[in-house]
Amino acid sequence: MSVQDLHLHIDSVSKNFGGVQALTNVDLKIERGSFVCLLGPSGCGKTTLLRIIAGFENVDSGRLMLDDNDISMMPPHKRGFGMVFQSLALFPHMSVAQNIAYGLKLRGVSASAQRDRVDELLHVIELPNIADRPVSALSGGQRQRVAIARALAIQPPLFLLDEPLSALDAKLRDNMQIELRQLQQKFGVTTILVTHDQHEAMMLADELVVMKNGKVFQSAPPSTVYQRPADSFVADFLGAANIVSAVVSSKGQIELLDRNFDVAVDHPVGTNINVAMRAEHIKLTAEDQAKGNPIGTVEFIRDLGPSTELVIKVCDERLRVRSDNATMSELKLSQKVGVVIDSNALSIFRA
Ligand SMILES: Nc1ncnc2c1ncn2[C@@H]1O[C@H](COP(=O)(O)OP(=O)(O)OP(=O)(O)O)[C@@H](O)[C@H]1O
Repeated sequence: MSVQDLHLHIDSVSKNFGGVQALTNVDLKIERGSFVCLLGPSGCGKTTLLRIIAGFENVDSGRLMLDDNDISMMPPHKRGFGMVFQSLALFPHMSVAQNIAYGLKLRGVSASAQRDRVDELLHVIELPNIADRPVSALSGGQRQRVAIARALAIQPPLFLLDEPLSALDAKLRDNMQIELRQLQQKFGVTTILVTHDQHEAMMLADELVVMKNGKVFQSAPPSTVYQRPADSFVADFLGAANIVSAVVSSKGQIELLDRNFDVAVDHPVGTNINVAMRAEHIKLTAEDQAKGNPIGTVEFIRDLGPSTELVIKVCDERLRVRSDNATMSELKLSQKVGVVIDSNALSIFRA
């Protein structure tokens, strides 16, 4: 990333709350105009990091650089970032237009300029005719869009969102993810969103930041995090990965499920390793067509409509397998199958 593209540098930030280490040396470089998702299990420090960026918490050590300015000690209102939280916090007694114009009014923007900006934003969020409606009369999705418009009315340098979609039902949430991404691209605003929903993070992010215990475990585009997870925690957290123990059996080979696989591996012969493999990277064959691949037993089958999810027991390991192959749904419990593993799609970590 060039110096001009670097928008926010979270520079070795640590935070402790009375003995609880919420963040340890978090270092992230956020590119201008990008959509960054902070993802991780409950208590990993996502909200603390977002609150530090917003200015609601101070850092214990490290600093925040916005372009060339150290904003670590700047109060939240001076940072002027746009924010949307789960509660949305729209003013229920005000109209849509009054809600959107709120930040502009506080900044002394003239009434006519406020009206123009509100009209412009209502067009962008594709709700041009609701300016005079009370927010209490809007649907969940409409409120969401109004909250986004309100946050972006002041043209903030950063747009911060904390689980903004988690109160919505599943279908509306899916739609809003697409809308949120499209709106962010229209505005071109650097955006940081906190979520514990890996699907949501994969849908939205240019850059996915996976956190655990106050530390960043991996920061990369979603496809990289999915295909090349930095360790077994990331592999497991992001989608249904099977983590199986194995050993480096010879140079360029690992012993996995009692078979040898050719894999590029740097660790010395004899090293115990963990191998992560995605459910969709395992194929099943009839037992008599296994061609030297491991044989397993079908323990669980669930037809999910477009795909089938199975659990196959192989050498004391239980592997989750997912396939859109229609014949998978014809398999029966306790049936023996050949288990074909795509060795190019394996991720390997020292145990
Ligand atoms: N004000 C506070 N005082 C004391 N401890 C806090 C405070 N805020 C956060 N913590 C602790 O810091 C850790 C990180 O919390 P944080 O809310 O940032 O996690 P999170 O990843 O956002 O979790 P969740 O997804 O559950 O919201 C937790 O152990 C939490 O209990």
